[in-house]
Amino acid sequence: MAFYTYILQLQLGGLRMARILSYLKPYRIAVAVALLLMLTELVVELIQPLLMAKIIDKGIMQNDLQEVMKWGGIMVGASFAAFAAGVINSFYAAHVSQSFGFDVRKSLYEKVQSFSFANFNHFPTSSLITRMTNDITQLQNTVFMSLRIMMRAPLLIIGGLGMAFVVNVKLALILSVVAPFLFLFLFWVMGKGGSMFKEVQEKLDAVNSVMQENLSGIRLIKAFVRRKHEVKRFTGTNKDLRDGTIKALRLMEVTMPVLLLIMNLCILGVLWFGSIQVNTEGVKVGEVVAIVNYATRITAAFSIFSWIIMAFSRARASANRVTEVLETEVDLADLWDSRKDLTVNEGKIEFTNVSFQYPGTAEMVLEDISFKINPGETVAILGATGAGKTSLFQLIPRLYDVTGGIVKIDGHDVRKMKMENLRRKVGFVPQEALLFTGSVKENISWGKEDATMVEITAASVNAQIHETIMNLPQQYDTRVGQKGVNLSGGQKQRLSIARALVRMPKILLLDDSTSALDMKTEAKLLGALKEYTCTTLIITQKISTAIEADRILLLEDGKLLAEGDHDSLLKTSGLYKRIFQSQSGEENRNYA
Ligand SMILES: Nc1ncnc2c1ncn2[C@@H]1O[C@H](COP(=O)(O)OP(=O)(O)OP(=O)(O)O)[C@@H](O)[C@H]1O
Repeated sequence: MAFYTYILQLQLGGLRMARILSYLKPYRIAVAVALLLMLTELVVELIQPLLMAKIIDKGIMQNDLQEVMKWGGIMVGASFAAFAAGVINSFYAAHVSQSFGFDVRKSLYEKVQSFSFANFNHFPTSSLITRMTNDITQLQNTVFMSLRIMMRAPLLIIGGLGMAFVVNVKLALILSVVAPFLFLFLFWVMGKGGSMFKEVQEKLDAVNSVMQENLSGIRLIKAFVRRKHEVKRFTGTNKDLRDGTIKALRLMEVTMPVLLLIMNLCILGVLWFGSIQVNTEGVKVGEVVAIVNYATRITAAFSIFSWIIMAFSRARASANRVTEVLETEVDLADLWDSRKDLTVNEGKIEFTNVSFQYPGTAEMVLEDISFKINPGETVAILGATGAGKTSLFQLIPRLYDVTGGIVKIDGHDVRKMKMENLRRKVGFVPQEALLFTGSVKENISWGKEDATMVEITAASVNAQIHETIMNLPQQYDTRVGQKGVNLSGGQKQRLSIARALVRMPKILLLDDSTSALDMKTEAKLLGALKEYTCTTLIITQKISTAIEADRILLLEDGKLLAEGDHDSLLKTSGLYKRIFQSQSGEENRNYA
């Protein structure tokens, strides 16, 4: 097993691969059995020409049928043993490679689940999908192939050379001069192929990325009649992938003919010298036949080896891409002290001189923000688009860490709280209502796994979606299509509010989540929220929503411009007054 992983490591490019190969550890017994069976096949393959030489020299040349039968019988028996070993080996190789793939995929998935938003910025979704599917499949295939034939091919070459020496030293020398050069040539090809296949996988990422954007934006593409443009964009990346793959394969394709040419010249040499030796030095014909047979088998082994090299070049690129994800440090590490199991009990929020910029960007999106929100208070955050409202929200459940200052919940720095404890008590309704494939009930109970039907119904009633659900064909069991395609924007918003309410949060964050609701439904919803003993923050661009809140925070260009209730802001903030006037004017016009 250790030898096997060592060989694989060498092939896959050094110790860095140890991490990926450690996934084979639980299957070491199966790996050992597979290797043993592979060696059985190899031994049979190596003694076949020797047996053939015996049949010729001891049987056919001496006209002794009994000898032919004896050696022929041994040959058939050995072939059956090799056949059985091959079948069982395939079974073990499939079991090990599939289990290995399953484990790596699981680890990768778990790692990605722990990623912060900043980590996601580094790895685009499409690239993560390629890594989790195509790259792991490449590795899986390589493990399978390596258990079936990887060691067989090089061992067959070395063993074949050894056996040739046993048969006839002079003729074997011809083979042994050529073989090392071919080995070196193949390792050179592997080195070159590795970087080419890395590019191929990156091009595959690009194809997946365009396809993903395309499929999720298909309605928009149709509405804007952008089909031709999108087809052109896709064709461009697809062509890149094709050209890159052809370039990489071309290197591999010339490898095989070069190998065959050299080996065939070698066989010609053996035949030529062999015929001279038969005539002058009394070498037996069977010996020459055996050497030619070994040379043919070595040639076949070299051809297989060149294919293996190609697969390894590809797998090496994939292994690097997979380990890159596995070795990524999650930058939102838990700093909590396990002795102090801090959690959210009241829902008091406190920002002190908070500034924030997105990782990897230069611009501050929040600057020196300070405010306090008492438990149970409802606060509206009002501001123009791009003012930093969503960014501010994301700091509360610690989706990002502050750049400066401190965010406290119930008096504790969020960075010192166990992330899970913090997020469990926060109901977050994002700007874009995202639903999952499944029933309405499942989508709501996604917020609380063990939610009872009573809790689900209560959350739906308060989110003003219960009546709508009851009018659906199978009520709570109605299936929601992918991303909620069969629901209206407002229905999706209310379902995601119900999903947040069902967990009875201590802090409720609504990010423009009522934008698609009419004023009457919105007023009812805001009224129902008063039933909950939680601190509620509502991002909105509508004054009518803000008026309902206990307090309003007015944000502009990442700064907290003013704070107070509707009446006081009308007196103290010129901007607030202007927004109010413009919106009430609009509403008057709309409702005139
Ligand atoms: N992931 C991100 N990476 C880098 N910059 C970002 C990211 N998300 C938002 N920004 C930038 O941060 C600034 C504030 O964005 P934010 O989404 O907080 O505004 P907002 O007030 O919620 O706007 P809207 O009302 O349109 O949702 C914007 O200038 C935006 O370009």
